[in-house]
Amino acid sequence: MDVHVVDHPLAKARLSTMRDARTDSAAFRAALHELTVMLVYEATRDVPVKTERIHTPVARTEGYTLAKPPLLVPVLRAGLGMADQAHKLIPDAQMGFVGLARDEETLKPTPYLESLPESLADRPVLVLDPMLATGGSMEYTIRLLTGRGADDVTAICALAAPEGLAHLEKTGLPVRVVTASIDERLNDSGFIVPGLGDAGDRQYGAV
Ligand SMILES: O=P(O)(O)OC[C@H]1O[C@H](OP(=O)(O)OP(=O)(O)O)[C@H](O)[C@@H]1O
Ligand SMILES: O=c1cc[nH]c(=O)[nH]1
Ligand SMILES: [Mg+2]
Repeated sequence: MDVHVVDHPLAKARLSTMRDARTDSAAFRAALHELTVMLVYEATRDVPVKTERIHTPVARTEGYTLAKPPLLVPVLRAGLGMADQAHKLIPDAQMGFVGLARDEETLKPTPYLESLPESLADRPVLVLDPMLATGGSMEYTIRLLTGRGADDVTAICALAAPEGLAHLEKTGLPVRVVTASIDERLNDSGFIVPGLGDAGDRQYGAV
């Protein structure tokens, strides 16, 4: 499985703000917005473009647009904090939504929302979720997408645990991961260590 760590000083700085327990919700959301721009920028580095002749005020030249704008899929709640920034970078993108809440005891995802186009054949998909912990939520989401024909899926995560990456790899699903950090491990409660806590609660408050 292709895992790309965006190891840039500006990404590390935003992630550190998110990790810091003193960061309040507004500052956490702002840092996640800025980090999302960097992660999506890197994730789309090699996407195909189409060219057309355009005129500048001075001369004719080549203009570029994305050949296949991706479907953006934030995983609610926490992924909602990445959706607008990704959409600003790729205004032509369509957006689908998946809502999952991890059961605190079993650590399995409980689905509560699914709003996706019927067919995803020949469409790249960017899944937006700041946290890849056990990998159960990402696996669930990717299975929804591949069930609709997707075979080009990129998971964009602020943080990933080695256990979650190993789990995703074992599934054999067609996914590539772009993240700002592979952290040390999961703790007994399934939280990423050192991590940043609960990414949904830190943005929107505890439920
Ligand atoms: O890899 P996993 O072990 O499945 O954990 C990762 C999931 O946990 C978080 O969501 P959570 O269930 O806390 O929901 P929330 O976004 O509403 O807080 C996170 O945003 C992922 O979706
Ligand atoms: O550390 C973790 C693990 C799962 N979900 C979170 O929001 N944080
Ligand atoms: Mg949560």
